[in-house]
Amino acid sequence: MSEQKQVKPAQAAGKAGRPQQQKNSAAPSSKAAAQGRRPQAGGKSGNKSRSAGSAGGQASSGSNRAAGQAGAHKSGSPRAPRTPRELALDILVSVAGAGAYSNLKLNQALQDAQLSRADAGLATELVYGTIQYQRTLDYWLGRFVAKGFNKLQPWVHQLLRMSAYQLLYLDRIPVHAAVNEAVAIAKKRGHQGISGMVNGVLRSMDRSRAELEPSAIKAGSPAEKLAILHSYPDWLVKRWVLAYGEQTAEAICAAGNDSPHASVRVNPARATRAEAIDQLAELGLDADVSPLASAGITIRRGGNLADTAGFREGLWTMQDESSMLVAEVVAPAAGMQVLDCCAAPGGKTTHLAELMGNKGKVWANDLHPHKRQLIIDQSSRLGLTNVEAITSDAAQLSERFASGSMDAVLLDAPCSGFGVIRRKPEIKWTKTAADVAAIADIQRELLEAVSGLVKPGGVLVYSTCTIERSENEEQVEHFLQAHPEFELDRNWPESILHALQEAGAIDEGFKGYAQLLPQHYGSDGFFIARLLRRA
Ligand SMILES: C[S@@+](CC[C@H](N)C(=O)[O-])C[C@H]1O[C@@H](n2cnc3c(N)ncnc32)[C@H](O)[C@@H]1O
Repeated sequence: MSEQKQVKPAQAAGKAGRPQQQKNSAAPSSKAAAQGRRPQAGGKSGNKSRSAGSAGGQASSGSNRAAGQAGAHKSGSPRAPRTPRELALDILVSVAGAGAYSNLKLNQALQDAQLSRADAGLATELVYGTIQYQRTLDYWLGRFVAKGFNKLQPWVHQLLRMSAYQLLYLDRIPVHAAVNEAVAIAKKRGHQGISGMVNGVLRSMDRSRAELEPSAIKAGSPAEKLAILHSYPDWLVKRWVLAYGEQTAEAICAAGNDSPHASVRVNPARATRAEAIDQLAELGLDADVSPLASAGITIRRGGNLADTAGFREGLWTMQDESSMLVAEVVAPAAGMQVLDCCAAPGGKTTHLAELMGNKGKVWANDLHPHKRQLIIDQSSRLGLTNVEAITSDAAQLSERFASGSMDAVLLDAPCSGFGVIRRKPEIKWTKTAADVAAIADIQRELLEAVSGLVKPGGVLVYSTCTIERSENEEQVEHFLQAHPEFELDRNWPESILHALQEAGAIDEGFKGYAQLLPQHYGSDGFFIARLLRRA
């Protein structure tokens, strides 16, 4: 049987594909393991999509070269890899070695390689799964790699991880296929000794799989055990245990390994949610109303949403459901002057503009000049003429706009991104505690700088896609201490309060800010605070 039949692409297989619960106890016991299936390559795009497609918001920064450059080809000259495993391996080497973004790299490589849909699905699965589970994979592989990983060439290490991922997490891939393909790649790129070692390690791992279970993990603390079991760095899990307690920290870890589902936001000027659902259903997509966002539609089984007439004609925008809450919390009225300080690629800008019925003005600012066009393109696709895209450091916006000139200011701040680990798993391995501290300093500076632009009686919304207290609650509390002219506002849309309560994200102690965790609705981890400038 061909591998394409073993690992079905998301569109065909729905929830099938990735760990249909473990033959093997080494795989994590999370919901992800039970139901996880990564989106088909090219399946979801736009805001922060972890899949490899390109569309609207996320549109390629384009500069990533094809995966053929990564890895060590015997010939020494780059060429397009032929199999999904070769392609995935090249991307893994490139992400680990050169710090490339997995989603951009994969997107570019898949475009270049022209794989079949099934093979593209397999390559996508291998890239995300291997990065996601690399610590757990290394923990078990360490038993069988006698010389340790440091002695291995990077591509051999990645090949072992990628193959171990298939053995331990992808039940639909026969062991012989995973091992034989790995050996073939090792022969092609290395020498007899390497392929023999790869064969030996993988076969030993397969024989010992019954021993690779959570109880066999030796860890010095509960946090370290969680970190090994769910594949995270110790320092991060320790922070989450401290901030949220052990149980919630484990749920965060498990949810971070889940595959995200797709979701779209309906443009009310072009369609009702029911009409959009009907159109998506006609395309064979499993679309349903979002339990979280009033304009949101979830798509559990989907194809390439960017390649639909509804997207091209501005009926919908790909956006995570948590992200959709932010503009709803801003709740701008038609005719207002609204400033979106960190706006690219324009997901929230366009939502604000839609909520304003295309009346008034949304100033959509971003630091990077090349991102301005993304905002313009999205606005134009959606028929929005009330957006003006500008380029500036948000810290300097007070040079452009008069103090107190805005009815509403949104600071969707750059952040550590720990709420979107499902989409960008390399975040786990690349961010450090020092990065969190540094980004918190920037957020503080930006919040300070843009708050003066809010008019008395106006609204300031601060949001991030992270779950770090120092970037979220502590940031807001610190700001309020220094700015008595602002106060938290609990006047949020009723539907959002209800959804947050249902999930346990807020309780009767709700003060005017909320932290949504990825396990609540299977959407991104997001923090939102609504502040009012006293009149
Ligand atoms: C979280 S993303 C914004 C996502 C966007 N709000 C959306 O919904 O599509 C943060 C953005 O902040 C921008 N950025 C980072 N530092 C900035 C600064 N000092 N001033 C303005 N923009 C900045 C980045 O280029 C990035 O596009």
